[in-house]
Amino acid sequence: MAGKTTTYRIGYALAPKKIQSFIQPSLVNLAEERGIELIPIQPTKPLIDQLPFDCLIHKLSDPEWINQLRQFVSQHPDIVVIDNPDAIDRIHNRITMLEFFNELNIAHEVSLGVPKQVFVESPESLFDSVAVKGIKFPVIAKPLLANGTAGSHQMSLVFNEEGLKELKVNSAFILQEFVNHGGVIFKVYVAGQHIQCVKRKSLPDISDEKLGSPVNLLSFSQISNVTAQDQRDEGVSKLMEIAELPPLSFVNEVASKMRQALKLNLFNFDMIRDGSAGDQYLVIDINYFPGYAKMPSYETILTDFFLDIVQHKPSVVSNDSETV
Ligand SMILES: Nc1ncnc2c1ncn2[C@@H]1O[C@H](COP(=O)(O)OP(=O)(O)OP(=O)(O)O)[C@@H](O)[C@H]1O
Ligand SMILES: O=P(O)(O)O[C@H]1[C@H](O)[C@@H](O)[C@H](OP(=O)(O)O)[C@@H](OP(=O)(O)O)[C@H]1O
Ligand SMILES: [Mg+2]
Ligand SMILES: [Mg+2]
Repeated sequence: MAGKTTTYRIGYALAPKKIQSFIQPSLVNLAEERGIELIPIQPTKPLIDQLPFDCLIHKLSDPEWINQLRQFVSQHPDIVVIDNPDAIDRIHNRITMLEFFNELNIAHEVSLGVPKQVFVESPESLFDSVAVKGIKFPVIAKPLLANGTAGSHQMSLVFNEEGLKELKVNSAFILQEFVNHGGVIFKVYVAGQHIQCVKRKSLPDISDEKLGSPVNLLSFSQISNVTAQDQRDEGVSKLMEIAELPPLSFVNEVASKMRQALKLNLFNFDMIRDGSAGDQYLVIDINYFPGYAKMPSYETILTDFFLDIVQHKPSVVSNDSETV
């Protein structure tokens, strides 16, 4: 195309499925028009042989790759790596991902918290943990590790103690109190200073009647990751329609404070509105490098973010885990 000047190179190290969903022609073309070339990185080859690039974005879990990346980060502070592997590790654990919430200091009149949760090291220690911490049913059993495997999304909604006995788990997990929230979650996508909040299908509210039913436990996985087809279900679309998005100023404040606290640029978080507590929102999950292509105008938002990085905008959280 005449007049086109590609100046910056951004390397990406992603799994094939992620490349397919994220590196779409619409993103590649828009980025190129605005002076950015997106370059695939071969994770099995030395990174230094794949230079030059101005920035590297990544989401791969292979330990050898992570080692190589860690070394690269310490040896090439001039090249921006989005994001630091240590900061990403923190949100691969459902306890550490929510630990910093008390320090967030949200100034807004709308309040923010996290549901009560307990760590359970093994099924044998289960009953002690519940008794000691006094958690209330219903609860959701979530794998401790949120590392992108199918198993890490495998959850169980537990209605009572009998349900706990039926729980089939083979590694550490958490029990998190289930909070009625009108069947809709708010997914807030963050790409540096760019923030977008969307509504998604969630688990329906649980009435006292249902709590008294003979069902003790229900298993589920990736309930909010539904297709447009699923969202057309009449009951679901009604709930989605009536749910009001949280105030924009609140969403922006929470997202930018989380970004600073987590020292991450590319993530999303799931937030619910407590149905029994007025304007009380709870963060239930944080995901690294989520499915941005599901977000409206993802090409523009991600290209704006890439430009922020390569033009060294102060809004980007950098390699050394400090905001530059
Ligand atoms: N404490 C809670 N109270 C009510 N509903 C919840 C709670 N925690 C989770 N949920 C519901 O369960 C779903 C899955 O939980 P969570 O987001 O923790 O799992 P995940 O597998 O990490 O999700 P993702 O696909 O976003 O990574 C949420 O989207 C929401 O619908
Ligand atoms: O594959 P892992 O590392 O588990 O990460 C997933 C996240 O947990 C999900 O939150 C992403 O979906 P959303 O973008 O709808 O949150 C989901 O998006 P995707 O399925 O479109 O890639 C994944 O990023
Ligand atoms: Mg989630
Ligand atoms: Mg998650």
